Amino acid sequence: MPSLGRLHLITDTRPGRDPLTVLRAALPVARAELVVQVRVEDDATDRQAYELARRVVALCRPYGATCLVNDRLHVALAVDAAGGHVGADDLPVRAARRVLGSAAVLGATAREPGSAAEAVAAGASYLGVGPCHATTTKTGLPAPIGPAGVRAVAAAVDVPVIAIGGVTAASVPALRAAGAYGVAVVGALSGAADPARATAELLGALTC
Ligand SMILES: Cc1ncc(COP(=O)(O)OP(=O)(O)O)c(N)n1
Ligand SMILES: Cc1ncsc1CCOP(=O)(O)O
Ligand SMILES: [Mg+2]
Repeated sequence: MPSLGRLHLITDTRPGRDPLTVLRAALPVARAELVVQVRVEDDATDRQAYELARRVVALCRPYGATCLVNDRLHVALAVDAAGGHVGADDLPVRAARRVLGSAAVLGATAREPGSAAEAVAAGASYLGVGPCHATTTKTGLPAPIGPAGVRAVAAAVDVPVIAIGGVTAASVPALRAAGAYGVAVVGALSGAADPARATAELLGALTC
């Protein structure tokens, strides 16, 4: 299984956003520390997801960065991505593992120790844990769990914990201290005036 990067950039495909421009800025800075998760809106077609994922895989390859696909595992397979990420509304983790195969990277969403351990037992190779802090990027989320919630999950599993939800460079040290291996962000990069600089700041906070 490929080693996992610490900085996960989730594509922002909301209207008016330009995920590939953000990615082109982040890649030369983060290189193999970057994991790009292709996440499209629920009403996007499979063809749209496929075209975006195909471009992301091609952009990542020269830098040794990893591409994962959110939810749509058939798209992950079709573009030869390194793996995928599933949550409560997606394929169960064990089924996702069967689809992707034993060598793939498979992330699962968890917010408390019990379901986290179950996801790992079912085949998750990392966990996306959160929301850690308030976010406006996704609606309908439960209350933030904060660094203490991350700590509880990290103590219960032996796979990398990727903290997600309202993460900024300023919040990274507390999440790392709580046991997070890395972080996943949308707004911290997509909304940055200078995404290359924001990438460097996040990486600096992750690796110090
Ligand atoms: C790294 C990471 N963690 C959590 C999620 C959320 O996945 P999910 O709960 O399936 O919600 P959607 O992203 O599909 O709306 C994630 N995508 N990545
Ligand atoms: C997809 C997802 N799942 C939990 S929070 C979130 C969005 C995170 O976006 P941001 O980094 O802008 O808070
Ligand atoms: Mg999902």
